[in-house]
Amino acid sequence: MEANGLIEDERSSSSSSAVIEHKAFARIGLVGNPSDVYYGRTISLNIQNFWACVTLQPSSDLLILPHPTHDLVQFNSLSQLVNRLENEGYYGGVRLLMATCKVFKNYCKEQGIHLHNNNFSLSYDTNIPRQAGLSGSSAIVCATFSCLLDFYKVRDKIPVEMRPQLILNAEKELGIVAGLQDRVAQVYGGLLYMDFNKESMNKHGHGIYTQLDTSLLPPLHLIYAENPSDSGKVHSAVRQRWLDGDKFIVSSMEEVANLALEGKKALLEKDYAKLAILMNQNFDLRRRMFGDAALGALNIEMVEVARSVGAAAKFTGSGGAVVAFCPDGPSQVELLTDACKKVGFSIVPVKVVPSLLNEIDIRTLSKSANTQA
Ligand SMILES: Nc1ncnc2c1ncn2[C@@H]1O[C@H](COP(=O)(O)OP(=O)(O)O)[C@@H](O)[C@H]1O
Ligand SMILES: O=C(O)[C@H]1O[C@H](OP(=O)(O)O)[C@H](O)[C@@H](O)[C@@H]1O
Ligand SMILES: [Mg+2]
Repeated sequence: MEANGLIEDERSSSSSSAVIEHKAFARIGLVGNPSDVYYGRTISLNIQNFWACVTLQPSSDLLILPHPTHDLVQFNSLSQLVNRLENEGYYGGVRLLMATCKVFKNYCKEQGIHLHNNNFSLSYDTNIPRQAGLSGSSAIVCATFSCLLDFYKVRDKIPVEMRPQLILNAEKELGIVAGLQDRVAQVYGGLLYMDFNKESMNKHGHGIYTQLDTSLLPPLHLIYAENPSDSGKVHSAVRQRWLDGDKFIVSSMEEVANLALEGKKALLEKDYAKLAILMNQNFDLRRRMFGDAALGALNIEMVEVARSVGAAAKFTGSGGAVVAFCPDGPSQVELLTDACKKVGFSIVPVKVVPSLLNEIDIRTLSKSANTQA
């Protein structure tokens, strides 16, 4: 999978050629996550550094093809099998492809959207570090969803703002606790401010999504480590406390949501000193709510290494990767790079994906759900 020409591939892949291929990119929660799971607000960006790719090929039977490494079922030994399960869990991407097909079919049925009866095979590949809080799971779902939109030629019938919820429903179907920010960033591309206020969510089934100019962003860095963690598991205890009305969780989540509101202002004003403060506050609030055991020692260390050189740092998602910002510029980036290398963390400069919406997608957008800043 080559990084060059990615965006062109993504835009041209909806042609009527027999094989349909779609990419969906990793995302970084910049400020406000995980309040997206709780009627909050977030600012997120879609990044070119990593992506999942799904291929749909017309076929006589409907086939979901397991990935040769991510859905491993053949092992050298019992120890290899156990080692694999202990490090990566039982599941690969097959269940995500299947759940996407189910959610897509049921939604079309509910909406009276006609689907032809031809069959297809689906396969996937991904270079998004596994379960690293970079939305590897929803990238697979999102790319699958895009393939189905084009195979059935219904892109014009499913509004863009509804798609993130459908993509989320595929993971809910599997019992994974997750929020909308990943899917919004992956459907729209670019940099987005998202407001998931209860009124809009209940009334329309989606939030209000504002595409921000990606040039507002300062240079950012992504730090990650081989350390898969199950985002569903990380979230479930806090989610339960929130559902139970736990005052500390409810008010902390509101505080996190407010950081995104302030973050939008800071970005629009290019007030990066403020942005750095907000990113740090975001992580500190997450740490207080989730506790160190749930966050994981290695994940906390990634933030601490970044902070040791004065960079602002927070999780991109539920854990596994960190987004860092060096307010002092290139010399601080150098210090950060050295500090990461010393402890074995990977670090790369963030490359933002521009908006991914094509003309058909844009025509489906409703004014109330989308604004331009
Ligand atoms: N790289 C991957 N390859 C295959 N399946 C994956 C991958 N990453 C995630 N999944 C699937 O998605 C589920 C949820 O992953 P999640 O913990 O949300 O990771 P992420 O932070 O990458 O979104 C996993 O249990 C697994 O079934
Ligand atoms: O905790 C978070 O910030 C996010 O966790 C999940 O993303 P993941 O990439 O799987 O860690 C979740 O889906 C998001 O909605 C949360 O904001
Ligand atoms: Mg996920």
